[in-house]
Amino acid sequence: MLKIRNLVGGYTNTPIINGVDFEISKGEFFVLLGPNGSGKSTIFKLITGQLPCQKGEISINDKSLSSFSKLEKAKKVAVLSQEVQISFDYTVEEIISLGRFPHQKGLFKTLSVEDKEVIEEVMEITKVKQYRDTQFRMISGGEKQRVLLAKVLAQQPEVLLLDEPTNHLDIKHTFQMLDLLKEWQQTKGLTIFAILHDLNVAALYADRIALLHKGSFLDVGDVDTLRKESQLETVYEVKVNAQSHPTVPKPQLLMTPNHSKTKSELLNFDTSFSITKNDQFIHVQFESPLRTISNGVIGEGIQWLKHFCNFHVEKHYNGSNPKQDLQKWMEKYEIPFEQSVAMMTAVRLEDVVIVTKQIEDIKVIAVVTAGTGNAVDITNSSLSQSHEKVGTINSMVFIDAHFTDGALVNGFMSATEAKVKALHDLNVKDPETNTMATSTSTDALLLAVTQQGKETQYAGSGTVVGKVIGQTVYEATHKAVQKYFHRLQK
Ligand SMILES: Nc1ncnc2c1ncn2[C@@H]1O[C@H](COP(=O)(O)OP(=O)(O)OP(=O)(O)O)[C@@H](O)[C@H]1O
Repeated sequence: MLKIRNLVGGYTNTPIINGVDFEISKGEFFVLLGPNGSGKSTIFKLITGQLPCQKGEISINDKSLSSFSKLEKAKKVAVLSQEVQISFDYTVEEIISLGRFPHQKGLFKTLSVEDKEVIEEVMEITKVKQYRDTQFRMISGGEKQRVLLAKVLAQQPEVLLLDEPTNHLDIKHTFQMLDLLKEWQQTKGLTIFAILHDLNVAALYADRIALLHKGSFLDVGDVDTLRKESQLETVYEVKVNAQSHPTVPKPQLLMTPNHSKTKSELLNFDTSFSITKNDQFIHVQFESPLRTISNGVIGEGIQWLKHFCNFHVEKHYNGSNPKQDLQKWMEKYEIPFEQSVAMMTAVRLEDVVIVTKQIEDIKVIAVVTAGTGNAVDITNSSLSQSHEKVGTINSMVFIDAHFTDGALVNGFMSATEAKVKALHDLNVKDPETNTMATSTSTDALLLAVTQQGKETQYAGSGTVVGKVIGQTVYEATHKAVQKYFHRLQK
């Protein structure tokens, strides 16, 4: 559709753009990325004709752009650039109507019924109808941006060239504008070439991106190109961490600031937390957030969290929305649930077991409540739904170390293996099958790590840290299950 071959150009004899090649297919959303001064606007101006090309060829459907008449070009290509100057006192509707100019026929160009319909449609979708009779100069920067988008959409182009179209827009209007463009791309086959600054926004909307570095393309590809951290670090000179969006299968980038923790900010593990214990809840609170992995009802996944709670529920608790219940209870006790992991148990909280262990310089604390009324052999195929008994094992494991996310997963496995061993040694059985239990049906586990000291990449059973986790969790689980057995006998 839009083909750029060997584009060379700039402002003087020394070119800024040094031979750029790319092709955008019909209906594709292509985004140009690059740091300040890399040449994005210069490429844009060379394509739109604001700057003459020193070399190269720009064509649409294999026809050179320079061979199009001005009117023909305006029917094919619409441009929304940074440098729009509206000097007259036009109303919003008049500005948008200008977009219909290339489509108007006859000597005295007047708006046809079709023109008016298109203008109404674009005003509707860009949500500017309410300002239709307002002078353009009287509306805000963001509103102006939406009006100018309405104008280029009214042009009904095949190709849309956009230079930072979301400049001036707040988050809501940025997403609204890009959703709208995406919809036109998908329903009307609109081809889009856009300069965007925000890498994360680009990752969510672009079909392909090009990364511009000092006037040349360093890489072109789908949005997963943005997962190449070292490439981004070279271009932007910031530390980048590529992650995945939690609900959309697209990369998202996290930037790490250069400033690191000062010595005074380092946590003294032994004195950095407090534990509140009563009949209703156990609450472990740290001074600073810990890197946490958990399957808690609240605070699931991998996050940085400060509060770790285990709430007592009645034996027959069968809430339809445990998350909501927990939030309610936490609000009551003024524990911020957005910064917490929260689990629930019917086990008596006074039977909690806390075990601390240190091997070499790695310190681990395990806080475990246990009941085995719902003990299950995971290899047993029957799916019993009975939760009538007091029986769940909730484990909180705090570690003074520095784990990668992989080590967190390793540590989660190590803690689970240790729990299974404790159940085995205590001869806990699945009542349905009378075989060895591997867990209870509703166990919860969290691992929270201070992220201090040397980085640990593995925390499995073959490592010292894995062993400390294993031994601490084993001892705490073993004692907690024994306490549960003693209570049953009372
Ligand atoms: N009008 C101009 N005259 C001379 N040089 C210019 C002009 N405009 C830009 N340049 C130079 O061209 C280079 C590329 O600038 P350009 O505006 O294309 O970068 P950009 O990637 O769009 O940057 P930004 O993200 O800051 O908008 C820069 O070194 C800049 O100083």
